[in-house]
Amino acid sequence: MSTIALEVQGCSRRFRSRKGTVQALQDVTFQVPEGACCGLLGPNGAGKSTLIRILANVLKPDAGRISVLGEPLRWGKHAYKQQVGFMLEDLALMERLTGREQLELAARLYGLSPEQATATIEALVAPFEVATALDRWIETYSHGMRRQLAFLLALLHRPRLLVLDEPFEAMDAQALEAAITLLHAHHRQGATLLISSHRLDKLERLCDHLVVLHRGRVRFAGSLADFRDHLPAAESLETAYLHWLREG
Ligand SMILES: Nc1ncnc2c1ncn2[C@@H]1O[C@H](COP(=O)(O)OP(=O)(O)OP(=O)(O)O)[C@@H](O)[C@H]1O
Repeated sequence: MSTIALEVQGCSRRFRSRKGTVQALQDVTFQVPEGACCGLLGPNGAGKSTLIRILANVLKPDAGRISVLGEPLRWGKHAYKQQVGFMLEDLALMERLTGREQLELAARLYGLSPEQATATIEALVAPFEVATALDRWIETYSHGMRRQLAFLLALLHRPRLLVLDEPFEAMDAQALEAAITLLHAHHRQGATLLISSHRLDKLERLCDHLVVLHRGRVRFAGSLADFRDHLPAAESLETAYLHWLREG
């Protein structure tokens, strides 16, 4: 019997503003098996970032139960922090640190020794352009470099569960290939991945499971093979997804 790395049950979240109420998530239920690489898809505004912020415990759901690596998620508690890595929409980088200082600080928080930290950082950053700027303040980084750094911060401690919100956004071609190689390797080592992205060509190379959100609701959750079975004629995930959206 396979274990479940991530279980979301009946999760809902609404936002209120002066202009009215938005139901960002409505009764969202799905599971991600341990060792899966799961793509999180959905049109703009579908609720992907809201869901990921809830999983990261930075946003409280109105309702629902979530279990992460077998532990119930409790608001404000981070029992599984060492085992999970997040890249959120809000990168929350420390502008007046250098990239290296930020990576070293994270490594210390995750319990890596200074020697482990140095070796891990050198190896991780090498294929990325941000390697050339590691000793500059983060506030001087380009948009793409900031995203590279945030991506590497999520992976630094080799988490058992890695959750990434739009990791490929603003990455150049070289960084994209390096990121995919790293994610493949991490997945092969047994990690579970949940990746939200509009880059379906990239997700197709990585994922074996999919969760599709639409207007806050789960419209599909299961294996990539099952998703494709609905649309056997489609050549790519992108074509299958577009067909599937059109067919409602
Ligand atoms: N703080 C907020 N206040 C009000 N509405 C919000 C807030 N955060 C998100 N929303 C709304 O919740 C809905 C879901 O937003 P969310 O950012 O989760 O979507 P998404 O799937 O990540 O979209 P995208 O692909 O465009 O990034 C949207 O209608 C959005 O406008």
